[in-house]
Amino acid sequence: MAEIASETLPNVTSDFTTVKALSEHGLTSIPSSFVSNNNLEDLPVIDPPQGTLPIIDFSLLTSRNPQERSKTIQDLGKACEEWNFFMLINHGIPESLMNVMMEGITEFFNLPDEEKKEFLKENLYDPIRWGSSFNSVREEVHCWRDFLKVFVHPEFHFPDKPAGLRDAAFEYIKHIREITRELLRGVSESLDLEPNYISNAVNLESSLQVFVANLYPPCPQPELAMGLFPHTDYSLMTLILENGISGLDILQDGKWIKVKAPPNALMVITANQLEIVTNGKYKSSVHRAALYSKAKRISLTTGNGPSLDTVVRPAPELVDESHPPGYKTITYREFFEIHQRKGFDKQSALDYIRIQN
Ligand SMILES: O=C(O)CCC(=O)C(=O)O
Ligand SMILES: [Fe+2]
Repeated sequence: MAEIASETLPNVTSDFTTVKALSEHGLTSIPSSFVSNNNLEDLPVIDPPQGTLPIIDFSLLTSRNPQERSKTIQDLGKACEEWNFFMLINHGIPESLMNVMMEGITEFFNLPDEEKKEFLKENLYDPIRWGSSFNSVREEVHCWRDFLKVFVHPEFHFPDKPAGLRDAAFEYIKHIREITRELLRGVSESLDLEPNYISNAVNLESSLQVFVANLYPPCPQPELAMGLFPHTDYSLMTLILENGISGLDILQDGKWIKVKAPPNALMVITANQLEIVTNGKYKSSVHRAALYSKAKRISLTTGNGPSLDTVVRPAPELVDESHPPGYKTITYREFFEIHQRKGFDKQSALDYIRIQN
């Protein structure tokens, strides 16, 4: 964010400015440090007709009717294998709770920077971090995004302002954990594994659950910058809720597919640890976040992972002579650290542990 004289912008510290502040500053062009140089950005963008992207009805996944359930499990497996993505409806999170979360997070980002400064932290394991881009100090090109990143499980943390947000977040992430457990049951069954196979293998009881609120303020040149550059997520599955403004693009067969989720649906992304456990059958989604010139987008994402001490490995049932193990085994903690340090130079920390067969 070098080109703008620091004294003209509201600064938290001498070398930190939020994208929100930049956006509110009324720039007509973006600083060159935000111009995306990722070659995946040049791929064609498709706005698919309604009904193209898979939708999973959570109430059918938990249905007592065995036929409904088994059909939904089949659809779930197909969505994970072919799209690395699906939209989840009827997931049971009360609409009022989703609204309180969205309003509370909006208010958090609107707090004076002085009040958020205590969360301006650099350490990976600081449980509450507020900041800009991905690693605004170390990276060369910045994402047009501010974030709040919180470790919410196995130990619950959350900012205690604005009032009421912490309690709502506790309820919200509990719902997300229960939904994730049920989705993992379905995913296990779709692979002919016993229902609790994946949850047990990754010690989901002490799962590392990381909540990230992304704020993508209006951008004067949305076609040049990115809210988040193309990447994969490090957990098992990421569940995303947005503020009614779409902006998630998923990469499919060399094209960016724009996601338009039904109101209140969760968008679900299959991530690195699921790819490892399934020995590459369900790959990690490559995705990015697009921007608008006028609209402000907020997404609430929760990455649901193994416990930090779990050594994640391909399920032996999915390994045979024609499917040898595709990934070296390391702890989730080691993986998490690689992911956090690599930035966007590689799409995935998986590149460090993939075995070339
Ligand atoms: O904002 C979105 O829809 C995507 C967010 C995302 O990819 C992430 O937080 O990892
Ligand atoms: Fe992501």
